[in-house]
Amino acid sequence: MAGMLSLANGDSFKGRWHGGTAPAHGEIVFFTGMTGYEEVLTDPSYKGQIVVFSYPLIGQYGVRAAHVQSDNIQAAGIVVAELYDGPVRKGAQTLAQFAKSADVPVLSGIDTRSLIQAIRESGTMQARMAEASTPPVHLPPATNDFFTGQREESAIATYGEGALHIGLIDFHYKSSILSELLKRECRVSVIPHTLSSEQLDALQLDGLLFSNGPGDPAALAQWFGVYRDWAERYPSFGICLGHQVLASAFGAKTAKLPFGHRGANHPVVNLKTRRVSMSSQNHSYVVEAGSIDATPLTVLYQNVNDGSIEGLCHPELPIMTVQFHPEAAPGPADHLELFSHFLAAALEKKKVKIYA
Ligand SMILES: NC(=O)CC[C@H](N)C(=O)O
Repeated sequence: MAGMLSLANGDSFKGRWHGGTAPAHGEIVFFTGMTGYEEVLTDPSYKGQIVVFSYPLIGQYGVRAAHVQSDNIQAAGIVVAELYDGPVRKGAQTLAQFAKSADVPVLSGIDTRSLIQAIRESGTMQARMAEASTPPVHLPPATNDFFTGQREESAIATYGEGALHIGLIDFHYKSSILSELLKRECRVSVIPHTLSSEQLDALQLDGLLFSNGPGDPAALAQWFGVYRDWAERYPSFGICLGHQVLASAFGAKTAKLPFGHRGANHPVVNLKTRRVSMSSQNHSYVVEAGSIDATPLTVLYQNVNDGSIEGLCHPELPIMTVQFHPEAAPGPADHLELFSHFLAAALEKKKVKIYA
């Protein structure tokens, strides 16, 4: 069956429609890693986005439960050049089966190189995927605010039995962040981001990890004062949205990149050690460099390609944030050690400078 991808800039691409009972609308973004589609599609930070994979063949190794980052596909739609639909390893589903069970449409046969060039030129924009026979519609603006609507207060779930009790502040966290903490023998409580300070303090936590998450960090502005207070009182680590939120809580500003960073080989440099390492990334927003001077924070990591801020630390308090994903999933494991640095700070439980 023929399918069509229509972009807000007027471009359209014809391909093969693999199901999905309804058209998908969303912001179109591209991911440049050669592997990792299982992790990408289930990463809640991709909520509502149409994801284009630059690697030309996707689905080769199926989908295994061990790799998924949440309980479902979070992306609104999947665009590939070629969808592998042959046999996969025992215990795995094919990507087509996985997408079908989540009712997420897949479009294949797309010239993803031209499509990605169009996104690079026009920036991330609204897009629609539909069966070719579906009449075109005006593309409504998609939401970038996943937090200010009605949100039910979820219960605090606790995992693991270790001596260190870490609060994972949940902005729609990736499961690999939780598993990195559990591997290091922590007890982890997943905390609704709307929790009151009294409830948080009652948990007697040793540290806070501010999670990744979808959309615009500015949607959380009403909580910034609360998060600053928490970060000043607990050893804190922020990842991606958590980094943006903590930076904002200390007075920094965020801006949207034209087409974001999404891939598994983004080089970052640690400005203290001058060490360059490869990072896994998935974000549209960045902390504006010019806004750091107004905060007590200092820049620890910088993106080698475009100079954007990749990480911050506090000169006196045990607070560290990274724009990239130290848990990888997918991508290089160069930054796993940052979890140990954070836990060392939580162990110390002293407000001392620990991030060298
Ligand atoms: N992975 C994330 O946490 C993404 C953060 C934010 N939603 C952005 O796009 O910049």
